[in-house]
Amino acid sequence: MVLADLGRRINAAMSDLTRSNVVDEKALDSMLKEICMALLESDVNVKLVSTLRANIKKQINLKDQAPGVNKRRLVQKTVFDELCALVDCQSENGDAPAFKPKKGRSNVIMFVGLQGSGKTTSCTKLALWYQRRGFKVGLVCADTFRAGAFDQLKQNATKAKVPYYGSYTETDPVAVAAAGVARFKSEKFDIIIVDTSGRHRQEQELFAEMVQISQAVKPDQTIMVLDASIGQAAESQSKAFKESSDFGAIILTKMDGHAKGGGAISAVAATRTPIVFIGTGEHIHDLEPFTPTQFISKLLGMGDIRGLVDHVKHMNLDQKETMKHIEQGIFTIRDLRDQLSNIMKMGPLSKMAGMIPGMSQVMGEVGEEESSKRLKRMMYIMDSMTEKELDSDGKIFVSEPTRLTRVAKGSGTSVREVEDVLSQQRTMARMVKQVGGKKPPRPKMKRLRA
Ligand SMILES: Nc1nc2c(ncn2[C@@H]2O[C@H](COP(=O)(O)OP(=O)(O)OP(=O)(O)O)[C@@H](O)[C@H]2O)c(=O)[nH]1
Repeated sequence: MVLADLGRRINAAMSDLTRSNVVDEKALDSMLKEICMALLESDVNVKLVSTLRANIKKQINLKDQAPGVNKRRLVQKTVFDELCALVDCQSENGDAPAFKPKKGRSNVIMFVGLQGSGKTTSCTKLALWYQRRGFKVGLVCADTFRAGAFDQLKQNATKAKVPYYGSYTETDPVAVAAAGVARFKSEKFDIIIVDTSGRHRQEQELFAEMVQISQAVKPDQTIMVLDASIGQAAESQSKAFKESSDFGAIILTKMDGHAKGGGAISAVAATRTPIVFIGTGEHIHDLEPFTPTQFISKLLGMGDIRGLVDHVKHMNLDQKETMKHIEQGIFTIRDLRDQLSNIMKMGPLSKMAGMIPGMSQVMGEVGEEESSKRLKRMMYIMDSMTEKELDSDGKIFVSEPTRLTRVAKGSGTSVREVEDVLSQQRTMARMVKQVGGKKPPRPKMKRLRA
């Protein structure tokens, strides 16, 4: 069962209890049975589920409650707290403060994880996350084993506008890592993220390499990247890495879509290492800080207002140019592109909705995938236009219709779709002309005769 369904089922079980006439042991047991089944179907470890059940039962003694106590609320709160405890992977050294990079000194973050776990993608996501918060961030590619690894990091970094370092000729990953970190340190970067290899001829060689890189770059934080879709296997994988690279934090990727998630979360809990972020999609912005209470609130459709505010605050939505244009009554194709890209930057609608209390249930019914696909194709179309076309009002396509075919071909779409984008821009331009552009009429003054 995927996480969104898990949330819905737990919610339904709690609502059933809230609706029932009496809150007695029988109603409580039936709710617990349903919650436990849902957790097991999401791959949560059997032992953890039975502990959760026992803890809830122990805390809720319905018979001995004073008459004024709201039993329904008591049950809801206990279930909520126990679910939070389930995903709360406190660090082994208990009260150790969470890693917080400091500006004005170079903080090195080293990534480890098996191939395909989403390491390179997560490195870039994290770099962007910190960059948005005002840090000067650099990325180092220390994967010299996989041909194409540097190109992938380069491509991701360029997209995110993050400086990067790597080498096409140096084959020693330790040397590249050390050189990259030294370079960024000399340029006074605040955060230096080192991406490492995820595969080797022999697994032991990979772990030995992690030890050497770690000794060379002396990371302030080591993060292990784990693919959530591997379920319970996450435990053995993280234990193996723990021995070699002693990571202090985990990023769980692919928590979107069809990953059951519960398996990985409970397996990771066994390593007593906190999950710091979760990857929720392939998009560069699909990274969310992991906080047990916020995660459970969102899972249960209770929203995550703090997350939403933080998300919007750091979006860096670039509206200035378009606003200037609108004031002048102009709306070019570039304006349309910037607006669409702002919407896409905010993340999928369902993700945003998940942060608004009660909205995820409503959004669950509509076809998110289709609308986001359409939005992406519109962006491809505009990305295939020349600067001149982007800054035009679209008439250029009427006077030179061959441009339509060129753009359609370049974007892998059809002429019809290009025309649809132009029509969208025309509609917006008409609206803008109506609301903007018109300077407020000057008050007419009667000329007074002297
Ligand atoms: N759906 C989803 N896909 C993800 C996420 N994170 C990464 N991916 C995808 O997973 C695939 C592998 O990601 P990479 O970043 O190349 O993995 P890697 O661990 O660096 O792999 P190597 O370079 O081979 O070591 C890519 O197709 C990514 O787009 C995520 O949070 N959600």
